[in-house]
Amino acid sequence: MPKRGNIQVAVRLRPTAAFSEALSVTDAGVTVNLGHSKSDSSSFLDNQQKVYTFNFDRVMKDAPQQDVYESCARPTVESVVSGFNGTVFCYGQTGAGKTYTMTGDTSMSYLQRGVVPRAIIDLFRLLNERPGTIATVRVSYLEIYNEQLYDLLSPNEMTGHLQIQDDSSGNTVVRGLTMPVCATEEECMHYLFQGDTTRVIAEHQMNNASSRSHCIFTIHVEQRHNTSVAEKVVMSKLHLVDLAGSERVTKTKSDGKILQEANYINKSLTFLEQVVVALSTKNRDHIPYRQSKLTNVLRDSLGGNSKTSMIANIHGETAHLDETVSTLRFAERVMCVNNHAVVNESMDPVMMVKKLEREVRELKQELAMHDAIANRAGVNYGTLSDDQIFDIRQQVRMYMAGESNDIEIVSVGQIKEVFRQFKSLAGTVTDPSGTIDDQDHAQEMTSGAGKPTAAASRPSTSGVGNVTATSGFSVGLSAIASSASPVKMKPKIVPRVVQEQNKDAEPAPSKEEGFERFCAGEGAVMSASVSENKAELARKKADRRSLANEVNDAKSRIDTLTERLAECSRTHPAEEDEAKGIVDAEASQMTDELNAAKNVYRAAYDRLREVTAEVKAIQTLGNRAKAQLLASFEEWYASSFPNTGEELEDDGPVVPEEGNPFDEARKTVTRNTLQMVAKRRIMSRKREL
Ligand SMILES: Nc1ncnc2c1ncn2[C@@H]1O[C@H](COP(=O)(O)OP(=O)(O)OP(=O)(O)O)[C@@H](O)[C@H]1O
Repeated sequence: MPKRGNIQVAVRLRPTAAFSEALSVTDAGVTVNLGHSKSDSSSFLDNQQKVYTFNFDRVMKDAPQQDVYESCARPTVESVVSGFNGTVFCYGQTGAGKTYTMTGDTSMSYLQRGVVPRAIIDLFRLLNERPGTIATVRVSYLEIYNEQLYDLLSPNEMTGHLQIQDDSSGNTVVRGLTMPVCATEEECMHYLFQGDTTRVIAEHQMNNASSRSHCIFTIHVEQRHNTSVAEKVVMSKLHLVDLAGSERVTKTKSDGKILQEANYINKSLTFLEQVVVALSTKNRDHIPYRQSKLTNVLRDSLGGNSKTSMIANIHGETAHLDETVSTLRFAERVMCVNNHAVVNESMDPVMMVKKLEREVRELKQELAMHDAIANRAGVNYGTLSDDQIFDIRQQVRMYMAGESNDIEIVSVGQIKEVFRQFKSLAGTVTDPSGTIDDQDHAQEMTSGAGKPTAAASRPSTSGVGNVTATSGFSVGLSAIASSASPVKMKPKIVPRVVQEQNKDAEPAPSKEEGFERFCAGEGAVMSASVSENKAELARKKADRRSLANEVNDAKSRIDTLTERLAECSRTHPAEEDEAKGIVDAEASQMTDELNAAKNVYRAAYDRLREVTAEVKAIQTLGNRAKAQLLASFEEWYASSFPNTGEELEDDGPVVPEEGNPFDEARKTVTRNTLQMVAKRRIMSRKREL
């Protein structure tokens, strides 16, 4: 006999007044002995072997229902509550007491209830005793009759066309099986009784209430912590299986439909035996689960992820001794099967997404706070908009053309885009030195005024976006300097006061004069950018006009040709032409022209849409560049000529009341710019007067 597995096997003897003398239970209720008796005429014993001995985990003779549940099913129910899958199944010949064991006979007394109702009550009690856990219980009731799957809880007429499938985790599932949620044990009982009444019962010679099908009542349990954010979910299921009788066809004296049923039952039980034999045979790599619906559905229960317990029901009467031997042999085989049960814990994808979204939100808030502290405004850490990409492209272009020494960098996304733009522009713009080295540019970009610093040129172990212990959030090569100074590298406006510290103080120019001076000097790059933007906008607007004309021309051509074609078909009906075999060359040419006009229209229209979007983007950027130029000028003017009478009235720093400090900073810049523009207008009006 192969090594002992871990499926629990118990034998239950059906009570009888005519107990065979050949059958005895010994050894503290774990051994069944079968030997010769003078009165036995049974064929099961050969002359070679006098006594058969079978050892099990438990042998129950005259055991009350409560004891059977406690010893054979309760530990499995407890495992299911702990997150394991569990199976309790009854096997044995017809009339040996399988249904009595699983369902019970409550028509006589409540004490006669079987494993299933007791398991339901126990399961709900145990789940309710778990504080901090929310459990959802669903039930399903599947019947396998003549190798067809039937849904005993389906509100529709049973069709028998359910299919077995493997889900994404490799578990076997029955697609389309009804699985109602049960909030209480009463609801669960209700579904059990509903399924029982639907079950196929056929007249049978041996047992006129014999079940001619395999029935699997499954309780599916889903448990999670009772916090709304718990993403961990434990899913387990308890299969409670009442198999059809394992008697031989010959003995039942069946014919017709009953014979066909018996054949199916025998076949599926033979396959079950084959699976059990394969599982208990050493080094057997193929287990023939797919041979029958029963073994396929129960693949987890035998040799899989389940804590399984089997009750072998036997008759104690002499007439049934041969069937009893075959049941006991099968039960002994099952004892050698090894299952591999694990707690079925997984991550709820919906909850995971919610958790990650929450983390992203919090990190964004954190970044906004860092930006506010570092006095950076308007940084977008999300996906770059078309405007932003266009802006970066312009900056890279200016940098590569030598018109600017710096590129404004405020986020990792922007750095990536800068490199992308370098790559894309590398083929179109000729660098004065002839080559473009991304690494050099990266160093310049991250080092401030266009020259690599020692820190930036040092090899860095921290990558883009890494969080380091010493410097916090690192952005590529600038990691070492990043915590002290923000990565944003605006062209530096060095106040004239500082530049010319040792010179005599010069009288403050008017704002207009100052502005011109600023645009010619420190603000030259920004001013050039504004002018270039203006020129680019004019070019794009011209393109847009010409494309609009192209679209309109194509449209009128399409209209004319369509009208002419309609006219042509009115004057030469198609049937007539066909009948005469005349090919209308003119119509054919018009059709070609119409198609060509449509192609022109589509291409021009698509291009027009693109150019319109570009115009919009350039306008937005232009406005932004202007605002930036004015704000920088204001900053320069205030620091270069601190005692000027033209100082703009400042009503003090804006103290953010609530909300995003980031937005408040942006508002301050915008307000100062608007004030300056207003003041300039008033002054020019004064001069006119
Ligand atoms: N341990 C028992 N105590 C009292 N009555 C029992 C016991 N076992 C079985 N019976 C009775 O024996 C009869 C047949 O039992 P049961 O229907 O459970 O057999 P079965 O194995 O399910 O048969 P089938 O495979 O044909 O469905 C029933 O009337 C049942 O009440």
